[in-house]
Amino acid sequence: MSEKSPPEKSTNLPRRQWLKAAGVAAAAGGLALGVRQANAGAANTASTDDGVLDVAIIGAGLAGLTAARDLQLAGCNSFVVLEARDRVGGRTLNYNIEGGYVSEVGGQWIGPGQTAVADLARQLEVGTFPTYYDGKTVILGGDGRMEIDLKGTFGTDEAVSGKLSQLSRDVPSGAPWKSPKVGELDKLSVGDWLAKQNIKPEDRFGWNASITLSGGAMPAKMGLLHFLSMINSADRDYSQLDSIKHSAQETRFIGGSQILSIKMAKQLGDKVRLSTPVRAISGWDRDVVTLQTDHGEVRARKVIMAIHPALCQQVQFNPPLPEKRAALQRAWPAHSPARKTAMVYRRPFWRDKGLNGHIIQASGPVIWAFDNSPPGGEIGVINAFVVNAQLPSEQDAAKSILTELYARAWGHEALSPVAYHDQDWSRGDPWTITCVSAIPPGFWSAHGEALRPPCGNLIWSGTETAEIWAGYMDGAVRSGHQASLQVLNALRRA
Ligand SMILES: Cc1cc2nc3c(=O)[nH]c(=O)nc-3n(C[C@H](O)[C@H](O)[C@H](O)COP(=O)(O)OP(=O)(O)OC[C@H]3O[C@@H](n4cnc5c(N)ncnc54)[C@H](O)[C@@H]3O)c2cc1C
Repeated sequence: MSEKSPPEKSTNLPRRQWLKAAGVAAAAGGLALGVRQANAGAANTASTDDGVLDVAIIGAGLAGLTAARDLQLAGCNSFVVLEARDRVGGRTLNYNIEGGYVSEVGGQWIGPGQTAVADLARQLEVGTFPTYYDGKTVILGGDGRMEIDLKGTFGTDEAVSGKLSQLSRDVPSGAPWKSPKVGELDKLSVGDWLAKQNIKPEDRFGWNASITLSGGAMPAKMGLLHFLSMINSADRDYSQLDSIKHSAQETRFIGGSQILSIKMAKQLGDKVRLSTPVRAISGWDRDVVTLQTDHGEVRARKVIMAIHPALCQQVQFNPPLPEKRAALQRAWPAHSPARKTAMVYRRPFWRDKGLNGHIIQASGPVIWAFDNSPPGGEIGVINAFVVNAQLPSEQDAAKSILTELYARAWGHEALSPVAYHDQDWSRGDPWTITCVSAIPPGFWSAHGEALRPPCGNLIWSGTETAEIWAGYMDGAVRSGHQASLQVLNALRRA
């Protein structure tokens, strides 16, 4: 990785040669496998005889880096990754703890069906381990405290979740707006729908926690059609979305999820330019697109936009984007992102008491606290998703409120943490506008068709564009593969 912008290379090596080879691999449907063979016979560097790169990728999150890695594996070397931040990984971020341990304060879990990110991890030789959930969860409500063995679930009612799973069959994950029931389903929020399910008042907070964690917003703000498309991704089974066991929160990465991006960036070397936000894009409808960055201009034939749709709004386009695409970007919810905390203890002492380190709080700052210790439990780490408005932003005050709450749950040992990290994604920098997109009712009906079609030489990528597991790390990786294929095919035809 470099922070400076090296001049674009100008060579006369046979670009056509790798394009042809890569096209064969892409057509065979197995880019990651096929390109290794392509690479062997193809030239290592593509032609940029006019100072114009073949591809510029915006964003060094999982999507952008996966796309870049695929291009490199395909033998295409005429590309650059432009990243606004001074680090890679985007919405994945490791908090480094003394002793070489990490705890993730962004995206962290994967689960069944998330094969793209799992494959990537295998290729990068990143190991995985199971999320810890053995023992009882503590439920806190008012002054009350209860211990319950949820057996790796959130305890949501099986009859109601079964109905959601059933309804999701009619809502294609990658194109919810194509559901035959779009008119009926996209009118409602998940909250509207739940209100008709006779859920007991004492069970409502469990549903609120489950949906807020999976979808990024309270049920009242989440479109039913969108939520059903998420369940459709999870093999049309709500329990594969919201639980730990056999579900999307089942597995963690050794070394933390950001390690995937760090490893990819290392392989890409100085093709990744940090601290280089793209501010403006002009000529996207012409053969050569010009990108204005804080470190000068970059020109490229194709541009992969591997950033959140709402962040595309911060880029100035000349000419303006077609109205349908512009409207999608304007309307995309860009609410305050999540806040995730990590409290570090010498040991996971709660495990000795038969507790799993999980807390669900009925009303209060903690939505869900969970054991995020390293694989061997050498130290104890409790991470928590918290309600920003209910926890002071001042870190010492926040830490003190949380330790007292943890002491209520697990005893006085909780009052003596050795470290604390507080990651409020709405502060620090403007590059995370939302964590997972909570799409409101009506959005997909109005804007869905504008999600993926390229605009001129701009190819839309990033997890939000994935056909399955959109919003997840897996979706990001899938969207990166998809974008690199689109680019390789387009360049081949050019
Ligand atoms: C708190 C939290 C918890 C989550 N939990 C999970 C989880 O457990 N499991 C899971 O699968 N997913 C989870 N997610 C979601 C997951 O992290 C994301 O889906 C995934 O990382 C998105 O990858 P991406 O590459 O599409 O986008 P990003 O990671 O957002 O990457 C986009 C990159 O583009 C950069 N950028 C933006 N604008 C510009 C610009 N103009 N110029 C240059 N660069 C720009 C950004 O800085 C960023 O690095 C969570 C996210 C958060 C924040």
